[in-house]
Amino acid sequence: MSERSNLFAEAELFIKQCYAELNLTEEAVALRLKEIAEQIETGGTYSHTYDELRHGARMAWRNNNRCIGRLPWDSLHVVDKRDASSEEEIAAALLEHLDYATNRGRIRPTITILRPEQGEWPGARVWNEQLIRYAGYTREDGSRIGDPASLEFTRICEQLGWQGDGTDFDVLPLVIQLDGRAPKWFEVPRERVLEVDIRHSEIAGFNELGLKWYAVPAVSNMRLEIGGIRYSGAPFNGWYMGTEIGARNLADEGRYNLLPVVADLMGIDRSRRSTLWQDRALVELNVAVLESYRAAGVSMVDHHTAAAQFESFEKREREAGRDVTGNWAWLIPPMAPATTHVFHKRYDNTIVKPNFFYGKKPYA
Ligand code: HEM
Ligand SMILES: N/C(=N/c1cccc(CO[C@@H]2CCNC2)c1)c1cccs1
Repeated sequence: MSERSNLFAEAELFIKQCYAELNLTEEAVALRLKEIAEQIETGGTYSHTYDELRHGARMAWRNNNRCIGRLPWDSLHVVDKRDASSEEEIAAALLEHLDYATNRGRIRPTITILRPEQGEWPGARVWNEQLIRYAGYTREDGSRIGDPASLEFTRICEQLGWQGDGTDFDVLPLVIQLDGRAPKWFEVPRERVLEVDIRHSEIAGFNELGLKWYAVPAVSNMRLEIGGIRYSGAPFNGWYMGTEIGARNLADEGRYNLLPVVADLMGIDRSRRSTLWQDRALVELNVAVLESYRAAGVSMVDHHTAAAQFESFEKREREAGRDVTGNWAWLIPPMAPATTHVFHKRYDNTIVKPNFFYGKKPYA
């Protein structure tokens, strides 16, 4: 199949499903497909209407097998920034996205869609993995500062001229690349980054650890594909599930590695694995995360509630006559997975489009 006929085939599949879900008529489908065929014929591609873009982005969320948070898929706020034509304009749009999504803690799931790829033209890319992330450094003596997951990207930012303060919680700059040109970096003003101090009311010494995390998880390194159009710049945010922070970001040995620290504060014997000191520290760290976000009025879901909501999503999809696809290994939470219904059932991991995909890293 030629690239153009393949593109039309993808477009046809999308338009038929999208228009059916929006209760549009067969005539509307036929008319739109004729228009798209002409656009592809003359220009090699086609462009989505706003309604197609909005519903396509919502379908992509609904289709992602790894996401446990899909119940509110139909309320995703979609911002069309396909006409942003400079790195500065895109940086401003991303900061606007953060402000709108943050909403003083009552987080609003949002996606900002930038110019798509067009044939060989790469479109707009955000080099960050997430709009907000902490920098990572290694000192000369090999000891670590900040988030080790950010070591490579922090070095890229420094090569581009950015300079961090060298703390455990430096917010990385936005790095934006347009049409394959050299990337440009932009500082994220700290006043636009809502953060939560992580505190525990009962463990002496815990609050003095000075732990915190940011409110809004916004993934910026995935490609949104709708009807054959590849939006390689389409940052999207939701709210956190507590375990992402408490059981991974702050807990993993290769991240902030805090389980030994918390266990020691709790006075738990760490000389034997069988004291389950890691498990006991894990629970208290996750309680601290959930309680801190709740006290701060910042949206967050615990993994039990998230699983229950996912079960509602499965039920609603069945009632809508759609099959739910899922990736079991990703859908089970990293803490107490067997306490959720997800653990005890199987999921069909078929990839359905529209969807989100990982592209190759724009650097490396
Ligand atoms: C509203 C609250 C949301 C919650 C609590 C949530 C929860 C999660 C969690 C826990 C993961 C696994 C992440 C990991 O283990 O690293 C995930 C994956 C994912 N979510 Fe959601 N999500 C939410 C909203 C969204 C939205 C708004 C989108 C897109 C519009 C989205 C798209 C995805 C995608 C594409 C993945 C897979 C990422 C990958 O492959 O690395 N989610 N979600
Ligand atoms: N809560 C979230 N968690 C994530 C969702 C998708 C991806 C990620 C980060 O994924 C990294 C790559 C694989 N694990 C860490 C985190 C959301 C981010 C954006 C919308 S909801």
